[in-house]
Amino acid sequence: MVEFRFDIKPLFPQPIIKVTSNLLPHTFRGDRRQCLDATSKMSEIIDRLGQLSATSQGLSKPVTTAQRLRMSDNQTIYLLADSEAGQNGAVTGLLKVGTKDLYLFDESGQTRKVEQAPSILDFYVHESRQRAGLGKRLFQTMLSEEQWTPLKCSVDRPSEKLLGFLSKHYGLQRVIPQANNFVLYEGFFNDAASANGHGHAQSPQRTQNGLHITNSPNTQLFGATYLGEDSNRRRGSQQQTTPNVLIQQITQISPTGRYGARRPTCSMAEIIHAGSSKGGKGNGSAESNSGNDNHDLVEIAEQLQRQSLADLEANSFEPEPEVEPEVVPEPELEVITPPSPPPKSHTPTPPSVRSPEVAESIVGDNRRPPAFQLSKQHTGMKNRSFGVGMAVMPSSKMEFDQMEREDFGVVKINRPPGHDVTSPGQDNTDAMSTVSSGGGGGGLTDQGYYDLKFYHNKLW
Ligand SMILES: CC(=O)SCCNC(=O)CCNC(=O)[C@H](O)C(C)(C)COP(=O)(O)OP(=O)(O)OC[C@H]1O[C@@H](n2cnc3c(N)ncnc32)[C@H](O)[C@@H]1OP(=O)(O)O
Repeated sequence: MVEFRFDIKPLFPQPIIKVTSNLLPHTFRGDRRQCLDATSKMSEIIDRLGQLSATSQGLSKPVTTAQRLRMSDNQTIYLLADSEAGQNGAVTGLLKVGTKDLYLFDESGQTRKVEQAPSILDFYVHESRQRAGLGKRLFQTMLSEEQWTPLKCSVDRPSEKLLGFLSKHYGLQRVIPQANNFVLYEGFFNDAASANGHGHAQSPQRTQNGLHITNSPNTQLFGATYLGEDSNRRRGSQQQTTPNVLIQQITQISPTGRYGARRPTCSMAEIIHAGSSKGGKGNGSAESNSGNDNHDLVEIAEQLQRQSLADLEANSFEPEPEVEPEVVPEPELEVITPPSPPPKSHTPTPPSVRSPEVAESIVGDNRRPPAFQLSKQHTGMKNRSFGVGMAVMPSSKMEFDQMEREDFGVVKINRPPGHDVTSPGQDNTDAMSTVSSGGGGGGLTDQGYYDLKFYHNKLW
């Protein structure tokens, strides 16, 4: 029991009181002097119980302090006291709740922004009184005061004891994994909105009870991460299509605002594809997780998140390096035989114009000393795009790997309106890509790869 140097009974005319940011019991009546006295004592009670709760949970800092409550505008602390204990009575339990705006995953993996989600923030019953039903009493009072139902509560980093408590008293067991510390239970999203809410993630839609479905940063970064039991079962019969569905979910997002800015190529799809092609677990493949283990899916989500963040860092929209005028004269095309297979990993994007020496150094350390001089136009199997950001500039050139011949040989670029052909010699052959099979500098290399060159001159 938690006893104090002062008599707590005047503060607890009833066993359970509510305290909000004014640090006064909701039952308080008194003048200014009594008010100051009550807030001072209430602060001491809250700080003490908050500290005990933190210690009980092994936290280094208390979640609940009087100062925090004073600064909050949507938190309430319920305190349970035993007026009969000792001479001054004792406080035996604390329950802090509040509302939070949270980005949450629903059962199908869609991200939703839930405004003012009911949240259980801190809960403590003194060790000497635990497992005696006091926690249930405190919790029930809170539910009826707040008019919440247990299923609709999010729980901030619950302890094992609290998980047991919620399971025992309210039958809450099946959690919806989240990317944050909050725990939700299946049924949290059961409402009219979520019944028809799936697939609305692309267009924010406000619903009656404050839920709305968004293009959130979570969705941008994590994509779909959790498929509920039903979805998992469905997934089992759609093994071939699931990765595409996931990719579709990721790519169908039509971001707006600052999330609509140009984004670098995201490797989520690469992870999924790589994993599925290798078929091994641990490659981040949704396909490979045939056990339908939600934990594995969460791991995938985390991997995707890490990868996305790495991508964002690696492609931080830096401007292409300036082209140095002195190296603009380009070397003549020379036939190059690439000495090694194409690398599987990303190739760093070099500046759009480099001297042959520089280009040579890019090719890699694992190559034999080149018998021919490498030029930036000819890197053989090297899959490299020079100056992607400048690809539309008249002077830039692009190179591609062509592992096998596909059905294209000439790319025509139509003229925009107002740039009609005015002279007989002027036609769309200004811009073309060619795949030739020998001679003329482009074609099948001695490694069996097509060497595709893409030239274009000023068009209009
Ligand atoms: C968001 C958060 O606040 S997370 C932090 C939650 N708080 C803590 O972990 C602090 C330490 N624990 C406590 O203060 C209390 O155990 C509370 C608040 C979780 C529950 O209060 P109690 O008064 O014990 O609850 P009550 O008596 O109504 O219910 C008992 C049930 O809670 C769970 N529980 C309570 N104490 C324990 C315990 N020591 N070990 C395991 N489960 C426990 C059990 O399910 C138990 O049922 P059982 O006795 O049949 O196994």
